[in-house]
Amino acid sequence: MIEIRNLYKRYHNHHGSDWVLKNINLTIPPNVSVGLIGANGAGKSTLLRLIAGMDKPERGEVIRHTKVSWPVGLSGGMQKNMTARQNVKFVARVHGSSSEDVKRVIKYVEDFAEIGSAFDEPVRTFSSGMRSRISFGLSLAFDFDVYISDEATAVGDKNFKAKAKAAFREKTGKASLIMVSHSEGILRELCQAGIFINKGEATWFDSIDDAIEAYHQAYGLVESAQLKQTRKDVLDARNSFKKAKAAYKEASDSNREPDKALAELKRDMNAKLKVLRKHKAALKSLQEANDDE
Ligand SMILES: Nc1ncnc2c1ncn2[C@@H]1O[C@H](COP(=O)(O)OP(=O)(O)OP(=O)(O)O)[C@@H](O)[C@H]1O
Repeated sequence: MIEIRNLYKRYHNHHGSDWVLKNINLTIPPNVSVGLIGANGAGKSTLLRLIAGMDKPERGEVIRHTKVSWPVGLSGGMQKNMTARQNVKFVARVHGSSSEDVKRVIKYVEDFAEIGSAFDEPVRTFSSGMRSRISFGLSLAFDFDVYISDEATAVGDKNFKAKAKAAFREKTGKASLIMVSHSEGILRELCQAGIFINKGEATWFDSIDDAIEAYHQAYGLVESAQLKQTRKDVLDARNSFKKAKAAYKEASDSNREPDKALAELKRDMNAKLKVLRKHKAALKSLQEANDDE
């Protein structure tokens, strides 16, 4: 659990010194992944940095009852004249890992980054994408309860983006995420809850969909009719599939139905699953197209 109490933040070089965040009070429950939503300059990255402990508030406090990561993919601390392997080893040692664990971390990052022999070249020779691969892998190599991510899934090429998303998905159940992303598709995919930041205030929503909806309403953003319909199709198809699955499970558990009836129920369940997958794929491609705009 993370508690945010009476939190105020402003930057002193800020014109007029308005509060970026004022009197924020939130409790982020354990094992719930949360997306931060709001317009440009609303204060999403600021709140994320305060949660990660990388910045100090003017007033108030963030109480972490849990192990919180540094922002995933942050590459600022890398020594450019050292190789990726040396950098990773250094961070693992500073982190107090045993020599066995240092080896495990190096292997994890080398496998994750997939940059081949460049892993033993100085970091100064790396492209920004290669650097992101190393720092992203390095953050994930350690077991945190909560991973902090500020647009970490937005860097890199298509292949890396897919890898980054998959890595976050793989942590589901073991850890949670607090993330900023301008991709609503990614937020809906990876988060359950949302925090909408607007005019210095932060509002908690148990459902990420409701947080996105609040943002859209506040800014008069209208979702396309096609996207709305496809989202509804997915919901309907999911309900139909759940019902068909329950019917099949009940029939097969009770042993009362003849084989033929059972086979029919199974066919029905599989057909509904197929429809659900079709609608989900359509939604994913519409969301990706939307995020690219
Ligand atoms: N280091 C800083 N010094 C001065 N002002 C800052 C600093 N960092 C952020 N700000 C200001 O604080 C406000 C919030 O910035 P922040 O980066 O948290 O917004 P954001 O919601 O993450 O925006 P975006 O969606 O554009 O990334 C902005 O007005 C920004 O100019």
